[in-house]
Amino acid sequence: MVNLSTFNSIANHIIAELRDVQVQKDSQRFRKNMEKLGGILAYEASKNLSYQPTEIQTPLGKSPSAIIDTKIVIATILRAGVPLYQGVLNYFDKADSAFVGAFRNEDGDAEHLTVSTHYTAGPSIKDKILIIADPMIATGKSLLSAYQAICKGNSPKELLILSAIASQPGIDFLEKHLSNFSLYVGAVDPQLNQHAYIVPGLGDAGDLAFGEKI
Ligand SMILES: O=P(O)(O)OC[C@H]1O[C@H](OP(=O)(O)OP(=O)(O)O)[C@H](O)[C@@H]1O
Ligand SMILES: O=c1cc[nH]c(=O)[nH]1
Repeated sequence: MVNLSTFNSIANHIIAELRDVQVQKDSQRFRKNMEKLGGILAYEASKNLSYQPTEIQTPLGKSPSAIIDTKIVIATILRAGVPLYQGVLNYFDKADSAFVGAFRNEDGDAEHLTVSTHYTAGPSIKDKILIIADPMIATGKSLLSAYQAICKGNSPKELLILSAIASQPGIDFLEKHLSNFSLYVGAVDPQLNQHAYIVPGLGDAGDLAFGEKI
């Protein structure tokens, strides 16, 4: 796991703004900060991908270079995931995309929370790197449902999960249900409240980016 909060960088400043109730009043700033964090997480993840050596012709000569050698699919969960996804896509701009519409039925605590996925659209992930960009991993159930909806019983070559804030119980849940993945996260928070929200977290990422849902 790469946890950005364990070392100094501008990412910590961005995460502090994302959490701040005063700064959160500006939804454009919230979306932009989430997009910036997506770029930083994408850059961190890019360090562990495999690259093919190549030679590039510049106007003045040939330069030994390296390019990513595997097809990437970036997936996100509507609607809260859109700004983080955009930040990841800005870096992996040749990737294909997959979208899942997921709804948390928030009548109970983390154990009883269920997730409905109504809409999935995306390419095959077979032999590809699948990046799932989801800003909040609370119970982890939305992410697992999205993964299953996207993969349709197949497995990607590699699974990378990029998230702004993950709860420790959510990470434990994913480790139990997904066999192999790499996690890149802005921060890890210790717990969930009785409505399965991350504490201290930042609140409802979808509402903060796009307005309170009814
Ligand atoms: O780990 P979980 O307990 O499943 O919760 C995490 C989910 O919550 C957020 O979406 P949210 O349901 O708030 O999305 P929305 O506001 O876009 O509907 C986030 O984008 C995750 O997909
Ligand atoms: O803390 C949480 C949990 C789910 N969804 C959010 O946006 N925040």
